[in-house]
Amino acid sequence: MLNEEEAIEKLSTMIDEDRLKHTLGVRDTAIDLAQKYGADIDKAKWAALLHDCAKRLSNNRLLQRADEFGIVIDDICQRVPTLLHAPVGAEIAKREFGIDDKDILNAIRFHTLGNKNMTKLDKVIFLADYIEPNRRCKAIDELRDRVKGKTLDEAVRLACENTIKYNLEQGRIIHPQSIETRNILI
Ligand SMILES: Nc1ncnc2c1ncn2[C@@H]1O[C@H](COP(=O)(O)OP(=O)(O)O)[C@@H](O)[C@H]1O
Repeated sequence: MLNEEEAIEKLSTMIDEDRLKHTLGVRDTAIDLAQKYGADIDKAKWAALLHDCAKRLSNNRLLQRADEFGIVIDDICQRVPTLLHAPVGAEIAKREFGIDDKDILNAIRFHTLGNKNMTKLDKVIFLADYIEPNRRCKAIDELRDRVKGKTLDEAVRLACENTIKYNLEQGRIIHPQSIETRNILI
């Protein structure tokens, strides 16, 4: 397995500068949230560092790699292949970064859509991806305030609802898994 510095070095050849900045923001936020809510700090750090490692791959390449890795490509992911950057990223973390911890790999796998059985670590990464400080827009700035003092489940639900609302407003397809994630948190 690579050390953190080596992993960041390798990552910088796979994603652009802005994405790397976002990734380091997610790492720092995930470490804080793991401390606050009692998740494994080292696992949070690694899941955060690698969560977007497949983000630069084109739609075609994501579909190809998902197929190669035996990932089930449902109808929605077929239409919105960018969603595959999460499960494909988990496989790349395993195969190219030597991560074999299932908790870390699952947190990467579920960071965009969540699921009905999220662990504390999954939730920390899901939330950190949404609220890390380099993401600047009104809805996220407001959400950062709203999640203060909330339980982890409430905070994740709010982040999930914001993502669903945003995609609705943009006239995009909504993956039902994010609705399931949201419903289970009510
Ligand atoms: N629930 C969803 N249903 C459909 N598309 C989604 C959903 N959530 C996110 N997306 C889309 O998938 C892409 C990646 O989402 P995300 O991982 O949140 O990206 P980023 O972290 O770069 O903002 C975006 O284009 C987003 O609009």
